[in-house]
Amino acid sequence: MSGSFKIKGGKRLQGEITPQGAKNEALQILCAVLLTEDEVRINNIPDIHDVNRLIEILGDFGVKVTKNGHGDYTFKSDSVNFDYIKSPEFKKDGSRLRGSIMLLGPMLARFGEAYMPTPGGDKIGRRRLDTHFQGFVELGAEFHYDENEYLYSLKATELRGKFILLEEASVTGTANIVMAAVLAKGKTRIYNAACEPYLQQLCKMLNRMGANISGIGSNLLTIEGVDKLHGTEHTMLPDMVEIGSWIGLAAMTKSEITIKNVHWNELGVIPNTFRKLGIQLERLGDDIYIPAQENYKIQKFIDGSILTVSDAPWPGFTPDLLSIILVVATQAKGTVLVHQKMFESRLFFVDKLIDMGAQIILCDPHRATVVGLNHEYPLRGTTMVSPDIRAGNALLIAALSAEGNSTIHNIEQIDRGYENIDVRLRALGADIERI
Ligand SMILES: CC(=O)N[C@H]1[C@@H](OP(=O)(O)OP(=O)(O)OC[C@H]2O[C@@H](n3ccc(=O)[nH]c3=O)[C@H](O)[C@@H]2O)O[C@H](CO)[C@@H](O)[C@@H]1O
Ligand SMILES: C=C(OP(=O)(O)O)C(=O)O
Repeated sequence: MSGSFKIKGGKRLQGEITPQGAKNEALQILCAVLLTEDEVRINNIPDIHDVNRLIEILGDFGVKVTKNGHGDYTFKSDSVNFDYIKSPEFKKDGSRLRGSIMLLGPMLARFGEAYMPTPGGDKIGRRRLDTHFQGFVELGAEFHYDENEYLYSLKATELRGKFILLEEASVTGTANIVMAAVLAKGKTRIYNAACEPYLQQLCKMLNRMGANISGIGSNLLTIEGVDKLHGTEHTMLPDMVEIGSWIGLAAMTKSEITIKNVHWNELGVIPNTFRKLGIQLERLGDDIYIPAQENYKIQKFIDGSILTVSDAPWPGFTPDLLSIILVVATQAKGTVLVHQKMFESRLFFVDKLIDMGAQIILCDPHRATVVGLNHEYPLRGTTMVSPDIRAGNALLIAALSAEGNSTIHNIEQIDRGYENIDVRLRALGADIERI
């Protein structure tokens, strides 16, 4: 059962925090272990619900899973058990997270068949999977969707490379098609490919396993198929969504925080997007130092018009940080329009912020205008339910900055993506308790 957090807000925090390994990278990398019968050793795996569920699924599928230490696992997929994949248990397990969908590509490429229930993940609007299946079909797979059972199945005696123009730059869709194409016959080119750091990391790991992928980091990937992949080692990047969240936390609570070992060069526009809200942050080696700031002033565009922060496929701003931008803007000086282009149900949590005293106009499901309070009026503590993983963390940050006590229910939605968040926040001085 999902628990709750009790938070006493209004305290300044101080200290260092080290980001966990990236959740969305981990989900891709873990699926890729199915592509070889050799051992694959993976480091910096975050200890969070979604990732642990995927590791359990791999184990039930027959993959030998060895835990070497915290966040350090070895996987060996030399024999697998399709009875599990066709069982009611997998139907339940696979539908509990979004990332499980990326088992399809490796299963199809290596074993010629693949099955998957409708995956879970955040309820943040329509999350179609067409791009994934169009890609598999283009590579020569037969696709079937059982509408009664909500089950997807794929079969292929042989996958053949070709030019594929993706309908949209889907993150998990691109990962799936790449993992199918690495073992296909001949050359695949994927245009309008997503190129988030998660995908760059996946492609680099696959190349270390013997794949031949070029164009990494761009929206045109070229993959020369190979017969076999071998084992490798891989270390996850720090989670860029956590890093952005801790920048927001520092600003909202007027705290001096250093975020350690952030791999700055992989953060794209994230640091500058927070700077546009007026937040000072400095690069110190590979750390981000955020000084305690009494106020921060939102910039305007050059023509004097109101700043807009919107999401876009990489190298644009990740949609997973827009809820943090929104919450941080509530205490900035000035006005910003937050435009969530990708998902239609990710902004409804603003109701809770409005209850807490924030000045926000929800223009429509995709856009919210925030008029900052400039820290002149603190938010007020309240009771709330975490609607999704990122809105949950945004509400948690709001509660830490607010005057008085807050309770957040349904924190399973936060634990899905943030490792030991209460313990790590307490180490910075936060008054947060898990009940
Ligand atoms: C497990 C995982 O990695 N989840 C991430 C992944 O989800 P996921 O891979 O499911 O998201 P997709 O990239 O497929 O699509 C996101 C949404 O945006 C729409 N869309 C997508 C591409 C595009 O060019 N235009 C467009 O409108 C899609 O229809 C969909 O509604 O990527 C999302 C977008 O960065 C992130 O929010 C999720 O955290
Ligand atoms: C939406 C997210 O997760 P998922 O795709 O797993 O639902 C996220 O990580 O912000």
